[in-house]
Amino acid sequence: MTPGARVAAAIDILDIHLSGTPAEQALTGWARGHRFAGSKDRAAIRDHVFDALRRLRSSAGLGGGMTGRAVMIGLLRGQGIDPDTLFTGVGHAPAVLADQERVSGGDLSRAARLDCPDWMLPHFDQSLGDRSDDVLEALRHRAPVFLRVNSARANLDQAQSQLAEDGIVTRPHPLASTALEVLENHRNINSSRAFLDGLVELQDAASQAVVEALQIAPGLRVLDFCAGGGGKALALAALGAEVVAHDISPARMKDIPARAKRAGCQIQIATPDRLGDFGTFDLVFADAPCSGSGSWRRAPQGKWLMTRERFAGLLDTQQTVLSQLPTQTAPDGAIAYATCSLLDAENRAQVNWFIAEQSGFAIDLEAQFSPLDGGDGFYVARLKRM
Ligand SMILES: C[S@@+](CC[C@H](N)C(=O)[O-])C[C@H]1O[C@@H](n2cnc3c(N)ncnc32)[C@H](O)[C@@H]1O
Repeated sequence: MTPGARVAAAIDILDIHLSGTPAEQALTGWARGHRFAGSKDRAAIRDHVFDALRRLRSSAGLGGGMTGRAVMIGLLRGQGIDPDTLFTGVGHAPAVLADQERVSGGDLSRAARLDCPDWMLPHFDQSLGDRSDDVLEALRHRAPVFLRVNSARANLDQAQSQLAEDGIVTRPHPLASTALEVLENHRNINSSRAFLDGLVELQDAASQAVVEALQIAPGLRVLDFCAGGGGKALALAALGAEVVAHDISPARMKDIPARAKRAGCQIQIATPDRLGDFGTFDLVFADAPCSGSGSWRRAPQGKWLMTRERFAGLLDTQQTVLSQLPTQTAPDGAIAYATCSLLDAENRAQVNWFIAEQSGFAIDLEAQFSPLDGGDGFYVARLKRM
């Protein structure tokens, strides 16, 4: 496909997405209907679509409307590319710009320029102060790809060598001692020997740093209360913790047994009705549902789907989760609360709420990571009984 034809495909996919279909589904549907498109075409089209979603508001502003075509025109303008070079009407490229499209766009508000919903901007400003613009700007760019080296299977050097045999070039990243940043050929990871043999897992570097911050001693009994697909549970188990994974939606944990087998570690699964059978834990870890504001580079749709009402609902859920943790915690145990959010309302404010509700707990460790550190935005606080 020509570069112009790829832009035309991205326009079609964006139109399907903007009429209500999730972006991944729109991409898959397009690929099914266009089997002639090679893997390089599909990857390039996917990049256009996700670049546009990260910058949806500014692109619509610069392109003159919230349609796939206007958004792609605006995206190119925002990237300093003249849309006329791709909107040629030749072959499968999009039609030449109309006069009206040439004059569209204009001054953008600060929130539009930073691709932030208006109501969300005060949350960023209050949480990040003078770093707010830089962090929001970082969220407009693609995220690096990170791997976690499974220390139960390999050290960093061994993992790097094995990955290099499949052409995957990496370098260690300072955010976590287990983190490798992928520099080349990240699309080969899932089929690489290192991945299939459990030497590495795809995991953001800040996500790894959160687990590392908890200073897990081998043999520690840990409950991963919001285990989801098990990313943190696997990282905890790799450090020698005895991990029990739990989630309000057990179906979300379905892949954990296979992932644990590949990693060569043991993770027990507790469904909500059986959690009582497992006793109490040295550490109860809750990676709570959140706005995902720290990972909007990877999942940019979340930024535009979030509303004040949904945000308020998430704050309630976080408090529900927090209030369930003490009964699972041993008398001399600790609670760890984490989110992939950059916003105080979901982080320190929730921890303060918990401390006020459940007297007897105090923060003994706290860390906040932002995309300016290299990985996603993440928060973690550990609370101990005083
Ligand atoms: C941020 S995700 C967890 C991601 C996971 N820890 C990982 O590293 O891959 C949050 C999870 O919390 C679960 N959850 C939501 N409300 C819950 C509740 N009240 N109790 C337990 N889990 C809950 C959701 O089903 C979701 O899987």
